[in-house]
Amino acid sequence: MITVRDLRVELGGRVVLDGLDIDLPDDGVVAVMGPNGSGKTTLGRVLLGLVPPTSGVVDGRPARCSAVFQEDRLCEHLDAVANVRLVLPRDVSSTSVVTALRDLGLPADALRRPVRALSGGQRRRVVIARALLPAADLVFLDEPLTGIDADGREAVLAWIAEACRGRAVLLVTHDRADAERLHGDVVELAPHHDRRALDGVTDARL
Ligand SMILES: Nc1ncnc2c1ncn2[C@@H]1O[C@H](COP(=O)(O)OP(=O)(O)OP(=O)(O)O)[C@@H](O)[C@H]1O
Repeated sequence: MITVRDLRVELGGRVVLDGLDIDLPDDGVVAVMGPNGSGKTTLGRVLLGLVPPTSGVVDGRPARCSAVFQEDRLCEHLDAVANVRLVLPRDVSSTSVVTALRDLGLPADALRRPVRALSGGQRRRVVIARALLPAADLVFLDEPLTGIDADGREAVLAWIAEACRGRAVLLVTHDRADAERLHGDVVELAPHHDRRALDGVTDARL
């Protein structure tokens, strides 16, 4: 279990998260919802160890983590299979990567092209495979379905659901149906304008 207690994060002189308590089971999905700017990505970055808490406690964070960020962060000159293989042990075969990408709905002719030549939804499938094929114990999924078309959505969600089994998963989504599909416990973050600016300047003056 990863436990977050009384988490406060200040960034750029503003309070982004304050007094936040969350339990993230080792085998289960917690879906974080809330308006733009409410601190969902920041929470994920704290769990990944990329942002230090200003105060509060994060306990039980595993060493092996992976993520789907809002940005794809792919190696643009490498093809889809090579992008995923980069994060896997050498003895993992390309066949298993190809199978995963095909199951996610990537067309056969997209597997071996540089990812800079793929569409947004095709690239997103590569990003999802890259995050979930490695043996990570904590997975942060920040709006993973962005750009996936309506017809492909269920196949991608089914693949993610299967791949998430046995892991701690923090999902950021604006779609409650996605949270339910992944059996996520929903945590709602309050709107950012509820929070105080650190220097005492009111939000109305900023
Ligand atoms: N590096 C930073 N420096 C200063 N402020 C930051 C930084 N990163 C994020 N913020 C601020 O923290 C707040 C929360 O940002 P965050 O990206 O966590 O929100 P979010 O809930 O994920 O939003 P969205 O739904 O738009 O993705 C925002 O007001 C943002 O401007």
